[in-house]
Amino acid sequence: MALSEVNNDRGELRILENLDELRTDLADYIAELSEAAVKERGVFAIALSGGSLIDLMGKLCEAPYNKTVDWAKWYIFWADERVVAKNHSDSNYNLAKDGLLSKVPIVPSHIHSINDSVSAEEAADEYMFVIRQLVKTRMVSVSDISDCPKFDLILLGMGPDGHIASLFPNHSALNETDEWVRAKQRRCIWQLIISDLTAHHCLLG
Ligand SMILES: O=C(O)[C@H](O)[C@@H](O)[C@H](O)[C@H](O)COP(=O)(O)O
Repeated sequence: MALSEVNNDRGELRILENLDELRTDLADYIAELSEAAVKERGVFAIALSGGSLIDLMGKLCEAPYNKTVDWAKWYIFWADERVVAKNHSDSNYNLAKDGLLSKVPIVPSHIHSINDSVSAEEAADEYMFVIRQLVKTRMVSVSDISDCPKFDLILLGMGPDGHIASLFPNHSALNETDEWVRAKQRRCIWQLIISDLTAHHCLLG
């Protein structure tokens, strides 16, 4: 049970007593959003980041979630990725593969990881193209006010200095919103995290 809960028009803040409660609360939250998105649009488009997030999502691999979540309808994306090979220990894809994707029946072709065999700039452009195609076919929803993607959920961890998904406080990248995906600091990141185009952001800190 949440130690405290604050709801206002800027969102909701939940403070959980311990990591176990956070894991359960997070699994419930994701499962509910997944069910709602699948009911409404037939698919669930979720973006992951790195750090401790995948470990915190661990309960999804256990009962009841591993059986009740409609994994076949999940489409997986990354909000940021390091420019390393997919099997590298720094790869956010690798982290998610070991901790989640290999443990639940997600359709392999629904896993949209960032290309590790080209430069960060090329990978960012390619990723933006892939997302555009998925917006066209409505596997990823679209913003009500532009042709920008609107993911069902973006999950982000927050580093000790307040950074999320390679976006560091006061960094100039925060003012660049012309492209959805960018190469920065040897990482590919989504600028669209900055804007408010996502149905749900969940920030874990
Ligand atoms: O690739 C990365 O470095 C992550 O995507 C990064 O943005 C992470 O989410 C934060 O650093 C929080 O990390 P923790 O959850 O481990 O605090």
